[in-house]
This record gives sequence, C-alpha cells and structure tokens, in this order.
Amino acid sequence: MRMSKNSNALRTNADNRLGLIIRENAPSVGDYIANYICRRINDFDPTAEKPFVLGLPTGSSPIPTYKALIKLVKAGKLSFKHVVTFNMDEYVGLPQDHSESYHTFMFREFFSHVDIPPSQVHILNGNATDLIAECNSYEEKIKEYGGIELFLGGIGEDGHIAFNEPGSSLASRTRIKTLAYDTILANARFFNNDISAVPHMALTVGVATVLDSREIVVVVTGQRKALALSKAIEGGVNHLWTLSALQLHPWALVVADEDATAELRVKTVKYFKSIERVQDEVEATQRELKSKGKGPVPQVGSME
Ligand SMILES: O=P(O)(O)OC[C@H]1O[C@](O)(CO)[C@@H](O)[C@@H]1O
Repeated sequence: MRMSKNSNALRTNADNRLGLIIRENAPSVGDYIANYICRRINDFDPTAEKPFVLGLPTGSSPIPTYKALIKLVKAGKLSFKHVVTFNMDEYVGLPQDHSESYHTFMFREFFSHVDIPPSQVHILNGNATDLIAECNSYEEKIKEYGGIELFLGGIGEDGHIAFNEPGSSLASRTRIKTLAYDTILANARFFNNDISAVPHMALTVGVATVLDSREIVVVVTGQRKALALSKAIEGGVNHLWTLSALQLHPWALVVADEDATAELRVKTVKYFKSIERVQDEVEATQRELKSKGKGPVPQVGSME
C-alpha cells in the first residue's frame, strides 16, 4: 500500500473513495494543493529515468496553486527537473502565441517560473493540420511515459472536467470538442467579454484519460461552481456532469473553498470535515507512536 509521509495528505489506495477537502478561500485551497503535490513529487523521488508525470489544468482556479508551487520551488523545497507534464486542453485555431492560448497561459503563470525543462512540457496543439492525429498521439505519449501519476484538474460551471462538456462519454479519450455555449459565455471574460472572440472548439483529454491517472486532484473554487460540485459529490455518476465520473476512481480528491460548497447539504459538509478531523487525529497518534518507537502504527485506510 502506498502511504504519504505527511500529515493532511494521508490518503492511501485503500481509501477507495472520492474525498473532499474544504478550505476557507481560494488562496488556502491553492496552498493545500501545492503542498499536497509537493509531497507527492518528493515521496516519488523522480529521476531522469523515472520522471513524475503530472497532468495540469488552466483557468483562473489553479492560479493560487501555481503561485504556491512556484514559492515552494523558489524556497528549494520542490523541483520540476524530473517532472513531465501533460495539459488538459487547448483551444482550436487560436495562435499559440495569443495571450489567451493555454500555451501562453501555462508559461506565463507557471512554467517560466519553475525549473521544468520545456522539452518535458506537453500541451495539445490546437493548430495541428491533423487534429485527430494530434489527439491520438497525445494519448500515445501519455502511455509511453507509463501513464499519469497525478492529474490536477479544473472544472467548468456546467461540471465539465477538462473540456468534457455535458453529454461527453465517460469512456471518452483525447479528442476535438465543441464547447458548450455556457463555457463560451464563461470564458468570454478572458476575451474582453467578446463572445465572438472565444474559440468554439477545443482539444481536450477525455474523461477516461483523466480516470486512467493513478490519482486525481480537482480544484473547485467560487460560488459559480457550487451546483457542479453538489451534482458531482451528492448526485450519481452522470455524463451530464462529467466531474461526477470521479466517483469511479479509487483515488480522487476534490479541494474546494467554502463558497463552492454553497449547494451541498450541511450533512455532506459536516461528513467530509469530520473525516478530515479523524484523519488528522490518527496522524497525530501515528507520529506520537513513531516518535516513541512504538507500533503497530494504525493506517487510515483500515478505519473505513
Ligand atoms: O477556473 P476557471 O477560470 O473557472 O476555468 C476553468 C476552465 O479551465 C479548465 O480547467 C481548462 O483547463 C476547464 O476545465 C474549465 O473550463
């Protein structure tokens, strides 16, 4: 069984459930996820021969996470030297150097501030002459690296993960996707609120591509994502809210801020908060026993 060395990331493959961590606001969600990813990468101990393969999103929600990851790198606590990344999606037909292309976004917000060699960055090319071949070779490249270790995801207001809009097959793979009108409207804010300037198509990893990852962490912040979060956590698995597919994954975690929990039942919020509290208590006991050289150390996975 795989165990994290550190405190609030004490999740194991034995958890076999969709976890929800709630933090007060978007910056604290960013700090939590950045520390979590930092521990995962450091525990993995990546090398040139065995890189850590990380899936990454764009959008405004992951920015606090990127900022916190950059801080960790600058503080010498984390390195991306042996990390290989695959981004979730990219617009079709938007020039790569456009200020709102996901290529530009990723280098501006993250890659140019950390020590990742650009050759280890993979982002779909929405200007490829053969878009289908581009999508197929993306899937192949992921396979060549042995799959994605941790996919950090973002969601849309309509509950899409990556750009898997409502109605996407839960078995979908990397492909061309027409964006839903709601998504175009939501993203118009990045294009001077000019709906006609927002690309109507994108390349995106599929739901199954995300589910294939060994671990999934999704950032959900802001009240406008609240309905999507409740559908994904409290509703059944449903192709109209593709985030809900996380329920099929043995090791998935949603990290949300208080605003994003607005549509959840009080009981649901209390339940997930209590799980985190119990985990913290178990970890404190583990640390104490370990420091006293006593065992056996209880495992969180065995509590559920
Ligand atoms: O975080 P924001 O700004 O709501 O944007 C989220 C968007 O970014 C993505 O995560 C793309 O990587 C989409 O899933 C989603 O449409």
